[in-house]
Amino acid sequence: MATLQKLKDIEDELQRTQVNKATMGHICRLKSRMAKLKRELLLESTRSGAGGGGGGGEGFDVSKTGDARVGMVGFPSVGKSTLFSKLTETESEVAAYEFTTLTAIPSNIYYRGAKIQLIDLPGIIEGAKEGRGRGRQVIAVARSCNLILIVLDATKPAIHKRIIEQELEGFGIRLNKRPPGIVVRKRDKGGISLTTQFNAPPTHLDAELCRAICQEYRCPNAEIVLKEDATPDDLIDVLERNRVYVPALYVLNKIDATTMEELELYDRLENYVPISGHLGWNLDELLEEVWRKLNLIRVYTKPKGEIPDYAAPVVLHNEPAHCTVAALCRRIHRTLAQEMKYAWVWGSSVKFSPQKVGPEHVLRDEDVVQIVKN
Ligand SMILES: Nc1nc2c(ncn2[C@@H]2O[C@H](COP(=O)(O)OP(=O)(O)OP(=O)(O)O)[C@@H](O)[C@H]2O)c(=O)[nH]1
Ligand SMILES: [K+]
Ligand SMILES: [Mg+2]
Repeated sequence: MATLQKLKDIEDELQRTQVNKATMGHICRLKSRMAKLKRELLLESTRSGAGGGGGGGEGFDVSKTGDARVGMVGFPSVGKSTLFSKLTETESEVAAYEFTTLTAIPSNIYYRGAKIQLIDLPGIIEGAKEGRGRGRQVIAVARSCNLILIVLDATKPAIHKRIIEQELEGFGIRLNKRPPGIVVRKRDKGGISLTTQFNAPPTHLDAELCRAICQEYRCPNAEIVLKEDATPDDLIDVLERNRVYVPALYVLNKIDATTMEELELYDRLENYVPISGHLGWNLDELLEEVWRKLNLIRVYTKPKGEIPDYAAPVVLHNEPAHCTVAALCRRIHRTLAQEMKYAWVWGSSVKFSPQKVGPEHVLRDEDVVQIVKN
């Protein structure tokens, strides 16, 4: 575990280093080195398919099915399997002792015509990303999800939330964040230049700090463009390139076993859904929030002269590249996009219903589409 020791040494040095203008360059270099070591750890664990250090066993082999994938991450015995068994047709073993669930268990939620894959996972503990328990395998599955449910036990200390977040972040997962607005254009000469595209001087980065960080990435020449007031950590994320940006919901379970006063503390927090998996409390709201966070749209196809099948929507991700008419065609059949002449669309994405549109037209939730072929 040489990598782990190096990581620990740098963490200690960072702790000792005072933060001021004179030390910022050094701090940025240390942070870059930490990011690199964490990447090596990640590689070690995926290569061995397992825990590298502790844990052991195979990586979880779960194939992706359905329109989106949702994973449940949390400490042991917070009630993941109880909730999983309530939401899906699959029973996952529930027990009062920790580490009841030992592997990844997939099943489906059918919601608003979409098929959503839900994965029950073993509990993780602090140090999971360094190989304790099945942590790395769990986090590797979490990386592949369209949404992570961070399941918390309302009767346990609130600090658990932060520990789980740190485990996921240490593995390159960024929760409820967009990729930083930074463009790095590598070039052959000219050193590091920094320009900004927002109307204020940058407060976290300057050319000097960018140079220090880029040096760690063996990138002496680059044009860096800041589209927002980004931090050194943001720049490191961009240079690391292996970050995944995943939405997350904090599912506060076992609210049946806590007091109203305690619950009120959570009421104002963003992305929190209080539930009782055991008693089935508030699961409707949880599903609604899952749907909202997944950011999916339903599109109904309509054969000529027939009514659309409202029970069987095509579900698309609501991102510009994934919800066009062309993207819809590709989902229906491999060659349909080439064969399409134009499409008729009914619904909120068009001014007139129906309206004739081309392949680049962006669809909205509950649109009806009729594809006209050549
Ligand atoms: N009071 C209360 N207890 C619950 C609730 N949900 C689960 N439990 C209990 O919590 C214990 C652990 O539940 P599990 O569903 O096995 O928890 P888990 O997170 O899957 O646990 P591991 O697989 O071991 O990580 C069991 O005794 C459950 O009956 C709940 O909403 N309220
Ligand atoms: K358990
Ligand atoms: Mg379980």
